[in-house]
Amino acid sequence: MQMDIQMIGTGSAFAKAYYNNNALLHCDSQTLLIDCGLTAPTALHQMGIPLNRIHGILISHIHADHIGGLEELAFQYLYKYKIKVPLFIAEDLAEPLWNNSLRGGLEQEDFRQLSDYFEVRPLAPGVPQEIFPGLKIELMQTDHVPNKKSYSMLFNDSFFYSADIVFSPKLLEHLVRERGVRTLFHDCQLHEPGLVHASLSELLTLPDDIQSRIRLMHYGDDRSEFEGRTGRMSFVEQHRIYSV
Ligand SMILES: Nc1ccn([C@@H]2O[C@@H]3COP(=O)(O)O[C@H]3[C@H]2O)c(=O)n1
Ligand SMILES: [Zn+2]
Ligand SMILES: [Zn+2]
Repeated sequence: MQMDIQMIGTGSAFAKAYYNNNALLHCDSQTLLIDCGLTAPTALHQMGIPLNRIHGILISHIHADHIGGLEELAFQYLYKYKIKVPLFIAEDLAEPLWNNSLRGGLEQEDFRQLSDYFEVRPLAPGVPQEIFPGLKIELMQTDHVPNKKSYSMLFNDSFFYSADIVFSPKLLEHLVRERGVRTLFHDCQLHEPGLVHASLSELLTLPDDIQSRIRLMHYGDDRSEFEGRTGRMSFVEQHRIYSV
């Protein structure tokens, strides 16, 4: 099954020259929005993509650069488009997404839960599930902020898309060597210390055959200073379409 991915933004949480690190995954005639940060409504608007061209939204974790645009999408789907779009999310994140983040803006008479706005589709981590015809997703719990749930994604056993994730060399080697993953889109903190992200210098310690499959995203505004300093890895370009 042909899959294409297009980042609507490739920036870190604090980037201003790039939109938040969110993506459109196109598979057959279906389009999945991966994360929906604060800048997602503007990014989609500037790309000329109306919200009714998105057939599902998948959330990796609860940080504003990944969920901050959901309130606007919820209101637009309710009042402008009058549709309910599937919202795919790890089963243990649905309740905190509503109670800790969205409820303040979205709760109103007759609209008191996430499922009043979205077709909520909880996903069990580690259990592959076909969410659209020909598109299988497996959520993988990965480390980000200590004691905060965050889920990376494996699509059709071949394409890994990291949530925000600390350097996890064993996982990356397992994915490539044992699970046959061909392409990895990986977040990258250009400057030390990575803290809650993998830093570029950490990623540069990976073997060449792993690096050559990695494309870097979620980077800061000074990315240009790091051109040519990313080993066998390359930067993902915002808006470019990649076959994966
Ligand atoms: N414990 C934390 C929590 C957050 N942060 C910074 O805040 C950003 C929130 O979005 P992010 O993309 O996860 O990146 C986080 C860190 O830059 C951080 O550096 N340490
Ligand atoms: Zn982030
Ligand atoms: Zn994060």
